Amino acid sequence: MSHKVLVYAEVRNGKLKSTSGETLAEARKMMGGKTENIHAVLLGEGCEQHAKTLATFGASKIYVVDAPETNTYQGEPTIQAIDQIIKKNGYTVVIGPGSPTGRDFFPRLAIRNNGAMLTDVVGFQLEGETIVADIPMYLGKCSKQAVSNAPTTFITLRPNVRPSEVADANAQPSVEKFSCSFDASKITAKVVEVRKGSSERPDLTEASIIVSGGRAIANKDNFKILFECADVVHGSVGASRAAVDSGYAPYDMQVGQTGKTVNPNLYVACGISGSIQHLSGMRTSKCIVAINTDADAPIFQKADYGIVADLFQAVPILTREFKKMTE
Ligand SMILES: Cc1cc2nc3c(=O)[nH]c(=O)nc-3n(C[C@H](O)[C@H](O)[C@H](O)COP(=O)(O)OP(=O)(O)OC[C@H]3O[C@@H](n4cnc5c(N)ncnc54)[C@H](O)[C@@H]3O)c2cc1C
Repeated sequence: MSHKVLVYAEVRNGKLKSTSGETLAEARKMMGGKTENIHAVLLGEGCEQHAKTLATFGASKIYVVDAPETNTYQGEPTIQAIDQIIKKNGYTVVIGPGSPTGRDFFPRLAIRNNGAMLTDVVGFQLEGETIVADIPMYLGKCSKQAVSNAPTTFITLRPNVRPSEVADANAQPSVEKFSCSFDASKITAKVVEVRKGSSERPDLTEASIIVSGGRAIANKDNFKILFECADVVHGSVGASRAAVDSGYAPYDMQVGQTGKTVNPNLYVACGISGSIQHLSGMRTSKCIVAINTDADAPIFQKADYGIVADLFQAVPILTREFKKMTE
């Protein structure tokens, strides 16, 4: 038996989420670089516009479910649509993002298919036909390997732990329009509204530059200097759990094991010591800059550039330099 893979490509507010490239890259790695048995599914009216991008990421066929029932995320219609595609085409592996959406519907989809569910996975590969997934445990201090030989395995890949890579920039999409028959009697819950967070800044999980503050920020108002710095470069602002627990920043800014996992091009850690729980949420950042008064702070072992300084002096200088670069 050789595996047949279906990737759920998440679209939100008409935009393709970056997790689509990540999940397709990991699927390609599992399939030894071969793409003929890697397909993807897009849901919602007008979603076909993203087919070309998915093709470049290595999806050799893209199902387009252009149905109004799936415009905003709705659990049951999403499950019904993907379930019908799986059953009609015999997929053995179904992969999606470990985003709030993926975490919501993948387990239910797995149950409906009597499949195995591997959640919060950071990587997976094949040993023979067996799927072997790496799953972090004990706050990232160690990881376990979970194996599945089930006829259908469902996997949610943690966002931002692996880069998305273009497989073929010139790939042309092969699109199959898929018409679903929705069973309205099973749709017992409906999402009526999705409220965006108050911030106009990019979502932390999608931001390419993040300036984060820790306990050393000392109060809510002092976060202002981080916002000023991030705004110059259209970045976002994150926080350590100590800063969140102290009430300096809201929980949706928390980076780390029990917060968000981020993967920006630049992560500036200001007054953050570098605990294992914080590092597990940002260690894949392409470039890490740490500002800390303590030259022995653990964050410096992970940082590409370290600045031993008071953040209240260093951050305004950084902001000024960013301004010069963008003027
Ligand atoms: C189950 C569990 C889950 C957790 N999940 C998370 C998580 O998701 N995210 C997370 O961040 N933490 C998490 N933690 C907490 C984590 O263990 C640390 O306590 C936390 O990350 C520390 O935050 P901090 O670095 O801001 O504070 P501290 O460790 O107190 O570090 C403050 C740093 O600021 C420096 N400093 C002081 N003054 C200045 C100044 N003026 N300028 C520059 N530097 C200065 C100090 O030298 C120090 O290094 C978790 C813990 C547990 C037990």
